[in-house]
Amino acid sequence: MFAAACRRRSLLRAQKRPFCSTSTARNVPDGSRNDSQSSSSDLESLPTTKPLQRRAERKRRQGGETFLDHVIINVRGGRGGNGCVAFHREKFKPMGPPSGGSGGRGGDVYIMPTPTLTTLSSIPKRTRGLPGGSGQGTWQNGRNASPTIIKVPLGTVVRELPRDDPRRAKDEWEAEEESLGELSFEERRAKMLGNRWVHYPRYEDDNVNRDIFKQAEASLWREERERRWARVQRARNPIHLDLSEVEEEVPDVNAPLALGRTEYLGHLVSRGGNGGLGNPHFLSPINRSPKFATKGQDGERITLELELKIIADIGLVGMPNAGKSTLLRALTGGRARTEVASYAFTTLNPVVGVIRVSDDGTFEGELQGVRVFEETAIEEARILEQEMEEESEKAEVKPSSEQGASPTLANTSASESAFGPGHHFDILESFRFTIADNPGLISRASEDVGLGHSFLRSIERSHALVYVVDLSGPAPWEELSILKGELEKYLPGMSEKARLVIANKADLLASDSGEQAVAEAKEKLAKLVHYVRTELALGDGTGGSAMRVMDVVPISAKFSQNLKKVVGLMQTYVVEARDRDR
Ligand SMILES: Nc1nc2c(ncn2[C@@H]2O[C@H](COP(=O)(O)OP(=O)(O)OP(=O)(O)O)[C@@H](O)[C@H]2O)c(=O)[nH]1
Ligand SMILES: [Mg+2]
Repeated sequence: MFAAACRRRSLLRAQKRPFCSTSTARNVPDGSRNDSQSSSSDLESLPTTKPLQRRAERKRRQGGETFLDHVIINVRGGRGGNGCVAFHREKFKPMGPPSGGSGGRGGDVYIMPTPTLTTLSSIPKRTRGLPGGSGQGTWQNGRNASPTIIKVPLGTVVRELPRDDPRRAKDEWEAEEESLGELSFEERRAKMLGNRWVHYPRYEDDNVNRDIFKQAEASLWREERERRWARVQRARNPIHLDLSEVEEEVPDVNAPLALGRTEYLGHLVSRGGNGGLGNPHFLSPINRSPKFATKGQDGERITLELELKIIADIGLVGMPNAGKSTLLRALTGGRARTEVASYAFTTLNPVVGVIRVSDDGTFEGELQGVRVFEETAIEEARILEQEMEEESEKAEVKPSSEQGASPTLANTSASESAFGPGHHFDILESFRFTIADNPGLISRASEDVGLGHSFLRSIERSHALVYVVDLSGPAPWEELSILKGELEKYLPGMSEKARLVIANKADLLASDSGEQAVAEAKEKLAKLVHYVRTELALGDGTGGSAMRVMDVVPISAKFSQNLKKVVGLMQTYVVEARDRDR
């Protein structure tokens, strides 16, 4: 019931969302493509009427800041609770012993991978462990704070920033030093003592001049120096975690029976501070009435760099509106949930899809029968329409009869019934690889224009790259030169990973089947091939002088034409790349 209601709601949302007709679909991309080629600032002028488009515009204006596959976070363990200065009071016992409790430990901070998250955007920039409880009279110790767990998506790499990195936050001693600023020696000492000691009311001046306090102070400094040294030592082994798998604690088989199981918390990144000591800790034969206690220690402060690995075998690189998302949807039979629409920057984050191929080169998307991969919103609206039609038909016939099921079965094509989407392909699958659909790359993207170069990292991590260009545009070869230039500017040598040029939207050229149109299309394709052969010849990947020519394949992603050849070529690149890695 609930699922059905949710589905209906999402479909209604789809219906409300405005979508453009095929004619606008043609007009907008061309304009925006030319804009993006000439100058990204012209893109500001794009009409921003649709919610998705508005979101894309907003995101683009932020210069890729919100695309979170990389964040730097500051983590601080919880502060320990303060110790207490108190004396036991009882009837007929006016001078009782010191009875101040110690403070509780501050909370530790852990980091744990979880499969429920897919982006780093929900990770707080600052995390602070919970503070420990302060000690109280009659020997009541403060409670230890519970730990804090930072949940990160699977595939996150966690690195601690080294001490010399300017992005690192100051540790507790550096922060204290900064707060003391230009104070005189006496003022500094007074402030530092105030940060570390708790005194019995009105006894502060008396305490600081007593030898017994000076001894306690010296031992506290010693202990603090050791802690500081240990921290420097630990920084030589900075935290480096690769959280690619779901983790859970494996219970120790040799553990005694009936031992309570502790919950798995993940990896400890920052320890909470120890609690302060209550005044009974300073009781000695020469000091029967210690009137001071220590404050809780600060938690460990650490700066972590989190990076989400989006490693795909193949990365699609193209201008906005070239049809990258449509291609991924066609290759996965619509399973890859990536948005398709006729305006620039529809795709805001890389989306990874899995391509499953059988022995004879058939890929999963092909088995969905002839299907047109149009804009997502149009598709959603169409499904809604179909559903509404079905519902009205059902209402006309009889809702409970079993006959309702047979017409649906009869309508399904033979190929669909034999290999429905999903697990039916498991029997045939012999090879699988992943493709990342990336946001559109525009000129000066490497200078953080457009969606910035945040997603160029994902392109960098793909084993092989595939250019997608719009063949219906006036000069697809210009797109190629911009794409190559941007990749090189971002990381010299990155364009060497490109293996294939996909000339998409080939259907638009020969749609009217006029002889002249077909001749023009052929000429344009020949020109593109010539450009690729002459300008984009690559090294053979071994650093030798041998040259490798890139393949050029004309396709129509929307109408699933010539995709088998593309999948076959991609498969060979992936096999080569994997062999090389091995
Ligand atoms: N006629 C035709 N239209 C296509 C084809 N492939 C994509 N389109 C259309 O081109 C427009 C843009 O497609 P997308 O797949 O969103 O393009 P994209 O490269 O992912 O765009 P960004 O995400 O903005 O970078 C949509 O209106 C598609 O329907 C094709 O082969 N033929
Ligand atoms: Mg896209």
